Amino acid sequence: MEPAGLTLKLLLVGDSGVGKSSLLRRFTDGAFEPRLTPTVGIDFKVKKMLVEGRAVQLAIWDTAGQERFRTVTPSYYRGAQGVVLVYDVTRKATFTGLGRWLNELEMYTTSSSTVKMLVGNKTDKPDREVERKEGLQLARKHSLLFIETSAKTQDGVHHAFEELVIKILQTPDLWDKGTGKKGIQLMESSAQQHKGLCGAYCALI
Ligand SMILES: Nc1nc2c(ncn2[C@@H]2O[C@H](COP(=O)(O)OP(=O)(O)OP(=O)(O)O)[C@@H](O)[C@H]2O)c(=O)[nH]1
Repeated sequence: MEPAGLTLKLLLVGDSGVGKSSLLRRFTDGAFEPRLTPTVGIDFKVKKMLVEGRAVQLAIWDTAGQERFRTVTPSYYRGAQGVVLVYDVTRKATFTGLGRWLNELEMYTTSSSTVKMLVGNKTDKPDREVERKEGLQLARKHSLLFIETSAKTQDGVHHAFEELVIKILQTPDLWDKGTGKKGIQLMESSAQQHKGLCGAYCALI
């Protein structure tokens, strides 16, 4: 079997319905579903990507936005080199409520251990309630990368993940410690197709 190479763990967080699963689906499968059911617990997908000539595998974890479907939160963040914090540009409450998620990020990550990105999703919809400059301002205030996306039209989606990975690769401390903390090494190629509730994969984090 070919060595799996560098695998990075990314995490999607944000309120329920902002489009985390849709962004993941769009990025990994190139598809969009107008009616997705809420995520229960946590889910993940693996995607191979060539970034600036370097082959990288992304293990992308999609968390439930609904409190009642969330479980042991700190473990979600463990070992994540990148966290994507998503809000819905057409639902102001998902933007004004970002404080809760920023507190979580502050509690479970450090700037030296994780690259963070703020994503304003659903830009295809006409009923915008959060302007781009508001997102940008918040991102600047908290030293986050920032991008707007539409999982529906795919606008900005690939770019968002690419920017995040580029930033991670530019910060070798995040993945090249030479102490066995070089991301996650996937041993089974079948893991690339696996999607479900944590399962055996959790042991690899
Ligand atoms: N128009 C439009 N609809 C979107 C977009 N992204 C997601 N949606 C829709 O918004 C709804 C919620 O999307 P999800 O991807 O399930 O949201 P989520 O953040 O994963 O929600 P939880 O699993 O509950 O945390 C679905 O009906 C999606 O089809 C988008 O970019 N544009």
